[in-house]
Amino acid sequence: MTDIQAGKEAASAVASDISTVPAIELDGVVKEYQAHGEIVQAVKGVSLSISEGEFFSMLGPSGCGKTTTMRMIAGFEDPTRGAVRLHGQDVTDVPPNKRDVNMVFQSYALFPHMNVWENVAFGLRRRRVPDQELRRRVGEMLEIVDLTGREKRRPREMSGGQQQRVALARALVNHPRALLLDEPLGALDLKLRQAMQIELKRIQREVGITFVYVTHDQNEALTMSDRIAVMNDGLVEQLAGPREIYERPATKFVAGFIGTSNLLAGTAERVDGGMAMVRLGERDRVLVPVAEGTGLDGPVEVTVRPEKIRISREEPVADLSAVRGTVAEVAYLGTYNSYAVNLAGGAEFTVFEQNANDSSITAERGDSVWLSWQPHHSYAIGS
Ligand SMILES: Nc1ncnc2c1ncn2[C@@H]1O[C@H](COP(=O)(O)OP(=O)(O)OP(=O)(O)O)[C@@H](O)[C@H]1O
Repeated sequence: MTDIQAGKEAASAVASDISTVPAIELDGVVKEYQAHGEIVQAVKGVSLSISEGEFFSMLGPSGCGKTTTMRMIAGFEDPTRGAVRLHGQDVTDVPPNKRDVNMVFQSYALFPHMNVWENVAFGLRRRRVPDQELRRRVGEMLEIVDLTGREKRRPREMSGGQQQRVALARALVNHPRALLLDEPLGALDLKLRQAMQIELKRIQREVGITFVYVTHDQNEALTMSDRIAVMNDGLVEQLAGPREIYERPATKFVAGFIGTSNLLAGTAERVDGGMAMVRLGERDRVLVPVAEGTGLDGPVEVTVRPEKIRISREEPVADLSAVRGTVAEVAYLGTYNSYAVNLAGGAEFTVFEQNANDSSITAERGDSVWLSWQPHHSYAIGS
């Protein structure tokens, strides 16, 4: 049995024993900085808990507090208020090198004068791990990151993606209980980044270690994560799985930040059995699901994703939600057509139409059209 397998078995034995103890917990964490005599609140009160073996992402725009939150987990920053717990133990005052976590940065930070093998072996050597064990662990880790045969290369002789794999191997070879990754793919071009996203997910599954991943790239977070915390202005706006974040955004910010979203202002007239009747302007009324327990009344925003909408010249069947508009722009994008449609009430909607069979365009610029969707493909957010 390899160390990794043994580690995984031990972890799952532990998990079944104390499965209720999360790998990482943040409890009302606040971080304030003094800058030019002013207090900046980078993190305004974050509470969350990450399970053992989870791929957890923190996603949000620049300056929302992701990195600061991550650095408090690692111990590089002290929270102004609140507590950090790792595997049930309060580590708020424990220095970074005494926490069982490792961090991987965008800049790799490899030693340029050492070859791949030496870079990966560095931490184990420093801890005086016996030679035989060191060789086995480094070899095993290079195999996992798919770099076997490249042991003798120097970092400058490798591509960005390969260097990032070395950085990963170097962090993972220490068998930390959690790995913190701060925009680790930020320096790579799009194609390589996409390939590495799939690789990273595979590696995480293989080693079974908790990954906490910071990114401002929504596709990256959606592709890899078990759960995502969407952050805005120092707070978590929504914490859920990728599908829920995309299909059921909890706030207007999340709806706008993840993917392309259409927002339509309306008034909820009644809520019944999880569905709201929402009045849009003078004429239209649509049925919209609402989150359980939210008593929406008054102003709401209805959100529908562009790929869920059907564009047609004829009035759609009665049980669909439908609005009328005028086509402002049409773009042919190969796999799909994209329409910008101005609605009667003033909103602008984006509609994606898959080019599944032929590439015919349903409507041209200036055409009057109907946009329709299944009620369960829309969602009401309080505004
Ligand atoms: N050492 C510091 N002193 C003063 N202000 C800081 C410090 N570090 C961060 N901040 C501020 O705290 C806020 C959050 O920063 P943070 O780096 O956590 O954001 P982020 O979401 O990781 O952004 P990015 O994606 O750009 O790295 C920002 O407004 C930033 O300017």
